[in-house]
Amino acid sequence: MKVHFHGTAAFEGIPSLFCHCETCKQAKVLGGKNIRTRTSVLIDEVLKIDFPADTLHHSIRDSVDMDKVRDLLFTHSHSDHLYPEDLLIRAFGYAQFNEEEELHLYGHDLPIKHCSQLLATERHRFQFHNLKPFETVHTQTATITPLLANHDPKETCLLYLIEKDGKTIFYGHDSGWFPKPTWDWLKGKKLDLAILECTTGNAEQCDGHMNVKDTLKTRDWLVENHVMQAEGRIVVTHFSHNAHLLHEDLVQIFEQSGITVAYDGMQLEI
Ligand SMILES: Nc1ccn([C@@H]2O[C@H](COP(=O)(O)O)[C@@H](O)[C@H]2O)c(=O)n1
Repeated sequence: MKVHFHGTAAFEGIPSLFCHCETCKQAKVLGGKNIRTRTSVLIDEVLKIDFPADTLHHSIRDSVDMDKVRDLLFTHSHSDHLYPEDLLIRAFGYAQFNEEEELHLYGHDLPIKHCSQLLATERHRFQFHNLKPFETVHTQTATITPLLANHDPKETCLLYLIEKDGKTIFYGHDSGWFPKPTWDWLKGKKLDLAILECTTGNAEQCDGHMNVKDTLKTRDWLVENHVMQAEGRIVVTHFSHNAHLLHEDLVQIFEQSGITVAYDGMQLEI
């Protein structure tokens, strides 16, 4: 299975619009893996998680054929994860198509409501699917189970367990320490890859997100509960410029735990 990290930043991106913090200044000078756009991942070119406004940039930067994507999963409705206006680009009259295949959209009530309302007056090729936490769904490309995140009390934010071609991925941002039902549900599972977040770096305060301590504690929990082997593949993503950590700082923090720090454009095979 090919996992392609399109974007690896939190809401503001790095360097962030309007920001003159040292991290943003250094990221501009150093470039490369320090440049981070809003978080999204593409699996095997057909299953995409989240749809930020940076998707056009991702498709140009990495030569992604977005029309190959069959299933689009949303974690929640915040604008750095769902920019529904750009889905209009796939409606009739905007994109030119050779075929009539539908793109299936999956999320809880709010993202699906935003997308369906926006597209209601258009002729389009979308199908909408309302997900319920812990109810497994067979999509066109994978078997997915939405799990509860601890992120925004105003909506039901989701994490995902994704099973495809005999491999299992846990997709785990945006969330602070997971709600108990999610930990309970993960017990007994076997993961080939866990994608975790570390939005706030070394900050102590991290409501709705994880800091370095939480990310490492999550890794330990996964290993202690035999959900992952000690040498199992863990990738960390969704970084904020307000954590004030450049890519190499993050690599130093996580390399002794065997955790890979994602960067924009990174691809891995599991
Ligand atoms: N506990 C937190 C929460 C947020 N931030 C800042 O917000 C940005 C991301 O927020 P989202 O919840 O929209 O993903 C993040 O980049 C931080 O600047 C924070 O610092 N601490």
